[in-house]
Amino acid sequence: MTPAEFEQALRDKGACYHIYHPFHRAMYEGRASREQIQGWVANRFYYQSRIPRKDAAILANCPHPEVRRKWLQRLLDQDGQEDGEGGLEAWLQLAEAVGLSREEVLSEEWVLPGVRFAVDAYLNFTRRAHWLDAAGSSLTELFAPQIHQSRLSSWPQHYPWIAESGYRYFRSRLGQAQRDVSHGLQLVLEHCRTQESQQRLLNILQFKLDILWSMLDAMSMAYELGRPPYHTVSAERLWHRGIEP
Ligand SMILES: O=C(O)c1cc(C(=O)O)c2c(n1)C(=O)C(=O)c1cc(C(=O)O)[nH]c1-2
Repeated sequence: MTPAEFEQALRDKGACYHIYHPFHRAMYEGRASREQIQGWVANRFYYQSRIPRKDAAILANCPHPEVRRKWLQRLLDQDGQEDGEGGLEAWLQLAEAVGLSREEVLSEEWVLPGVRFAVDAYLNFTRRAHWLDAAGSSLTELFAPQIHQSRLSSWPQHYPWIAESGYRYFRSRLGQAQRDVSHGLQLVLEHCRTQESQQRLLNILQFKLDILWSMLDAMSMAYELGRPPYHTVSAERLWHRGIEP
């Protein structure tokens, strides 16, 4: 494929983006309960918290200073320059805006095993993969501005109980995601010139789409169907809290 055709093939993968998952649809169509929104926010914090760690893994594996210099910005976007700044802090403010405490989100007690396994698969992939493959896996961000905008456009009207301070994260990502995407796209369009490398990258993008979709499948089971893990034996959150090395 020419670079333009390859870019189009990558963009076509947007058909599988999690914006089309029924759990997401329910959220922006105003059909989500308070507990469903809280569950999503608390579980998604686990994804957010692993983003700077996967970007650090990409930096660690990348031998090119000019790529690292630009990629570094992603870490700072999430971690901020100081305490109280950055995307992770903004997500914690979203958590508070939907009625969760920081402590319960940080404790990861809400994080469903299926969500944890999906997110861990992403982080572990980026640790082991060639830096370009790992960088390519971030390209679901091609489709992210639309999803952040869909929340900004619909949530305030459907969920007036969510405090306005919660929306800062989505707003800040609109511009940041565009910038990340133009850098990520430039890298893959420059380096993937053969059919084999292009197909490989399309498969990697599908892997990442699978991760995002699978996270929402786990949340659907728990918060839509009322079938969280072990529901047949206990109403408590019995699942493990993660095993850090
Ligand atoms: O809210 C979303 O639906 C959504 C999706 C994605 C994505 O497509 O991976 C990211 C984000 N948000 C996001 O906020 C973010 O910082 C981010 C970084 C990355 C990445 O893979 O490097 N994806 C995403």
